[in-house]
Amino acid sequence: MVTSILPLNLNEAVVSRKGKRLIGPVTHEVSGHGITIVLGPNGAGKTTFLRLMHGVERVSQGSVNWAQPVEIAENSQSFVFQSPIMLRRSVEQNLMYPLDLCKTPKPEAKERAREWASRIGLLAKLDQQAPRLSGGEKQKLALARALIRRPEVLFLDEPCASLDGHATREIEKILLDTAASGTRILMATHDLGQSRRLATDVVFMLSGRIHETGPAAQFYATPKHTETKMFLNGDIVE
Ligand SMILES: Nc1ncnc2c1ncn2[C@@H]1O[C@H](COP(=O)(O)OP(=O)(O)OP(=O)(O)O)[C@@H](O)[C@H]1O
Repeated sequence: MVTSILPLNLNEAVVSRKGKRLIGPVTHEVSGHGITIVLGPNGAGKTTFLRLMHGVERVSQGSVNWAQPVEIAENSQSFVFQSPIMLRRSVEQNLMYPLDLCKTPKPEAKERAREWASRIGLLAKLDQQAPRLSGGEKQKLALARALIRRPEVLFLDEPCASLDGHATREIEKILLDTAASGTRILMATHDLGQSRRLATDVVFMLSGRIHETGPAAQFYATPKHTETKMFLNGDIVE
């Protein structure tokens, strides 16, 4: 049986840089299933919060702990950035790269690359150089590359920020299917519509702290705090 890396526990976690507190203190548990949407205005700390959970941002105080040792946790999670980073190689080689790193036999890696290329509508472009794809295609490829090793947890930072409606819909469908198949997703956005379409639960951030959190239906229907209500009404919250 594969042992889960969840829950992830943040206990009074703080991120500071040059004496300035960017995040925290934050106490939060990530467990269960589905999609957590990290919402909040610009500069609220969404990106830093995701990076902290993913382990690329060092905790200055407090702690961030997975249920498994960090070497195991690191190998069971992926991160998709707002601007996808493409290797200057073909679509197929981009997809195979994470599998090569964990020494997956080549025929199996090729097969899985084909499956994912088909799933994201890029089968006909397997041999094309990835940097020459459109923005939406690049983002789908980045997502497929993050998912090809079947991570237990997937982080995404505003993956649809510069995409049109069609590409956004395609990405959202992959995310919903991925969550339904058991991958736990945490995703930052300031797009309320996207949050309503995807969220199982919501973490609303303000000034580097979790201002309000809860199951999506409850969060939207009965927000507790004034700033949350303002944000949901489209007012400017800082
Ligand atoms: N490398 C850094 N050095 C110093 N301050 C930083 C650094 N990165 C981010 N910050 C600051 O930390 C705070 C949180 O930034 P962060 O990018 O996490 O917010 P965000 O909610 O993701 O914003 P946005 O929606 O604009 O991407 C901001 O005040 C930002 O200016």
